Amino acid sequence: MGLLVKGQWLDRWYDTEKSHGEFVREAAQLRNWITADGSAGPSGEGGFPAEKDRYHLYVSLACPWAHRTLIFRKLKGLEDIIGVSVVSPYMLEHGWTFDTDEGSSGDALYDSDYLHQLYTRNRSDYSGRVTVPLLWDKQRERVVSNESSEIIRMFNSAFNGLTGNDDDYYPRELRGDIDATNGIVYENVNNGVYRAGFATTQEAYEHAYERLFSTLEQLEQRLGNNRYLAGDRITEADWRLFTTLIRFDAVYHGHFKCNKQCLADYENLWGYLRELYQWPGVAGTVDFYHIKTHYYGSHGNINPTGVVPRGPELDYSAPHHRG
Ligand SMILES: N[C@@H](CCC(=O)N[C@@H](CS)C(=O)NCC(=O)O)C(=O)O
Repeated sequence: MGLLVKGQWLDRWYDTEKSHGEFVREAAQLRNWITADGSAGPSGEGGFPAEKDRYHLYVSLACPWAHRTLIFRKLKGLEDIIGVSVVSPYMLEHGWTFDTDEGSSGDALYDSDYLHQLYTRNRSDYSGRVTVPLLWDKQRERVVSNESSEIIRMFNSAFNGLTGNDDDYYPRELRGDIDATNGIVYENVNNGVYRAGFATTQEAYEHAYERLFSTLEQLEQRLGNNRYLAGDRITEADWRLFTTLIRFDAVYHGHFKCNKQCLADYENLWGYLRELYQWPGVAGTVDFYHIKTHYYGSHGNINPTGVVPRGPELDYSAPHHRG
């Protein structure tokens, strides 16, 4: 675990001293957009038109942020258009690393050893954390984006002309509701589990824990009345929640001390999670080996032995009885 400082890799854990023990996630820095015609998107520069076999996605199968992008690649029929490289589940002294062990692919483009080499290939004096997902332009040999929330928006619409897939997970009429839900879910759930797990004071941990479980209780109620978060139509907001819920009982409950109750103890959230898991194509994006190995095997300060728990034994394929 570490970061780049002016292009040099430093092996360093998150610094929570300045923030009273609280984990603060660094904002993504590389924010260009692929658009249908190559015009500039909401941030960054233009010059990234939607084309087949031009872009490559670097992911970890363990990472909930990268997982969103894999789900959108699948749902939007982009598998033949955008290639993928999968890093090792172990994120140790060199950060995200390439190997070809179980379920990892190596770097298909440059055969790099470490992900930080892609960041410095893009910019030799880069400073910042080296995160997945990373979307790469093979033609210009540079990064398009390292922000998952924006990569899924690109995937949602930019390639429609090439795929003929017009499924829309961010429909105009629901955007206000989706954005508001994303804000609450990001803060208290997606990032909330990390704020609990990476807290280095009791107070910071308890604060994150309370907000996480009060938000899950609100979502539980909402899903008693609505099939999906924004009503009767599945949207981006659901996929963004899904990638945290699917990891909850396997890692966040134990490893991140989010243990007020299991996700499977919530009637509506548990049925909803199974429905999303069973959505065509989605189960194939979930890899519990990478998920458990990464968290329990990479955070030596939280789990020094690196022993990975066997359980829980849950059946995500059981009938969900929703709808
Ligand atoms: N804002 C980014 C966050 C991505 C992120 O933090 N990914 C984690 C993996 S779950 C990572 O690569 N962390 C490495 C680090 O912080 O050094 C996004 O959503 O794309």
